[in-house]
Amino acid sequence: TQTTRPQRILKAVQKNATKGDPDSVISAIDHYCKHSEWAMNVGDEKGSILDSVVSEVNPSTVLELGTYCGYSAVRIARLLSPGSKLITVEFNPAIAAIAKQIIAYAGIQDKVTLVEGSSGDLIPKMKECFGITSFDFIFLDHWKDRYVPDTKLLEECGLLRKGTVLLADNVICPGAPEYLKYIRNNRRYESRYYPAHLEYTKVEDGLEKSIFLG
Ligand SMILES: Nc1ncnc2c1ncn2[C@@H]1O[C@H](/C=C/CNC(=O)c2cc([N+](=O)[O-])cc(O)c2O)[C@@H](O)[C@H]1O
Ligand SMILES: [Mg+2]
Repeated sequence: TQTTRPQRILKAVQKNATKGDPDSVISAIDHYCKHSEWAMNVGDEKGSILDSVVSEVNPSTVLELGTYCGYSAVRIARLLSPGSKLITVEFNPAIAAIAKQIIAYAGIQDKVTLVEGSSGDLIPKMKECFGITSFDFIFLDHWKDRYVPDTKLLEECGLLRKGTVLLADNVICPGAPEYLKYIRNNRRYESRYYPAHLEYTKVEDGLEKSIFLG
């Protein structure tokens, strides 16, 4: 019977990566998506920018919206200091099941809490469920039309603090025009665009980094 793309990505990790080695998991996924089939992981070029922003922020609490196969969860979690936590949100149970296995294969499951559900339902529960007062770093990579409503929800739920960094994938391709309009014209954010390319292609894309000013 036909496998799904996330299942094929997991198989590629189990075949080509070394258990407990997050860098080998990242390389195995990138190699598979470059040479076998494209998938919507942030990829190696934008992933390096993600790495540099995470390293600069050195966050204790991280929220990721849209886990997919866990590629960016592994990228982020491998850079976190001991005691830091990544909460990643994924509403598709079948995809979440794959992501959990890829995160575990990388050996960084102690730093990652994968929560199944939709961002709109889960963001208001972050404080009560996880004892989070605010997030230091947020990676937006879910449905692009959710970037604005979820950013507003994070504000309303008091989950942003002075200095919280938001990093949004795909602001050019597939594009998040409403998000760029919202965040760039908002005095409460200081934004900067990092040009790159859509994962595994030569198509223009980039990341928008925005610092909440309080
Ligand atoms: N509100 C929500 N709450 C929880 N989980 C949610 C969610 N909305 C979506 N998700 C999950 O996040 C992933 C979707 C990502 C959308 N990215 C994309 O559509 C995407 C597309 C291209 N592309 O087409 O080139 C390139 C990219 O880098 C992309 O991220 C899926 O696993 C989906 O189940
Ligand atoms: Mg993306």
